[in-house]
Amino acid sequence: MESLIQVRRELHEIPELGFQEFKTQQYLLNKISGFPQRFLTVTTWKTGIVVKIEGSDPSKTIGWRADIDGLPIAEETGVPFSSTHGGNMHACGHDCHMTVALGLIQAFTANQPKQNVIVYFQPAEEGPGGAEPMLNWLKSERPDLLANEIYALHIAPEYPVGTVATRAGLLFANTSELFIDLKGLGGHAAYPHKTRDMTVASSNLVLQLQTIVSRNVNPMESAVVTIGKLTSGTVQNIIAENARLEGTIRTLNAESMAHVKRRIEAICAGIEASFECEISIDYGSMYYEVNNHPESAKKLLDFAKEFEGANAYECPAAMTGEDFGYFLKEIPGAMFWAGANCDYGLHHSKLNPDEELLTFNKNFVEQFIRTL
Ligand SMILES: CC(=O)N[C@@H](CCC[C@H](N)C(=O)O)C(=O)O
Repeated sequence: MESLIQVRRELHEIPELGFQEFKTQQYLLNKISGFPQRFLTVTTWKTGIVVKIEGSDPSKTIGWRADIDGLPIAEETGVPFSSTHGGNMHACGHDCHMTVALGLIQAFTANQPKQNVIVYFQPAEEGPGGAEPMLNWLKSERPDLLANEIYALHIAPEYPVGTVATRAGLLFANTSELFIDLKGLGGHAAYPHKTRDMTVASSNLVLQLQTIVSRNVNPMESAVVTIGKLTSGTVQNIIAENARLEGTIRTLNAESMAHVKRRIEAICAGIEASFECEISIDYGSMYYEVNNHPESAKKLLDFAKEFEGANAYECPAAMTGEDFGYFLKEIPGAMFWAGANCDYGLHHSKLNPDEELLTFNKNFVEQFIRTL
């Protein structure tokens, strides 16, 4: 295989959205077919891939998960290997996650590990969620491909390369997508009294939704209600008949999630009454929290403390979501933030991680897995 940097750049050029990762899957399969095949079994599931490497003297199977989808963001990094799929970008580091995973397979096929290792290339992490259906398929059809212990990383732009940041217990939030459709009555811009204007209704709704966290959630707990997209109307001199809000809810437990949803429904009922409109709410996909198993998180942090160039950091929980949480619901393990040293954050059109992270994390994870 060419260098990890080259691989990451080639993957960066072809970002695809959840469950449409056809070129990505083919790219990964081509690379995997170039490695020595003697310990390998390769299985595909939808646009995902499961790669098993037989251990030399296994007492267990260690899982490593990499997510493979991109985001609907128009790239603005200006790098020569920018996305060739206009409007889509690897703006959450999944190109790096895949590259580290390929590097691991290359290392383990060159030098067989003691334990069995299974690498899961999982589709659709950004949405609608690939982990839960992939696990359901594994449990029902391929229990032989289930690991006994599982790990994953996520790049963290705010930390220097070499940072291994994690914690025992809750690392990432519960999430729920949020889609709200409003229907009123459109008409001529000069006759507002004959219409029911959904631009005005939806604007009020956005503002009222922002009171949930400040007024309804216990200040000693945490929650996020973000509306990332608001669309309404068609042209400047027509009053909007329809509007749509798209957002996400984040909480640290299931009870808070239910409470936030009850408040969203009550506020929508109020908007329906006050603006004489009809509202429908769709919660889209939901992700279970990422809850690190204490022993696995400790193993990672202890290993990082001894690993040259690593900086072990016991970090606070974040409101990020990750469907890796479904793996951790079934299998003991942990996720960590891997420093990527970049001025722009995740989901930004200028995210440009420091590629030093690729070799560092490939080596770190390879050596960590060899200790298990
Ligand atoms: C690591 C990361 O950024 N994950 C995403 C997961 C999104 C889940 C879902 N589509 C939602 O928006 O609720 C994140 O936005 O945290």
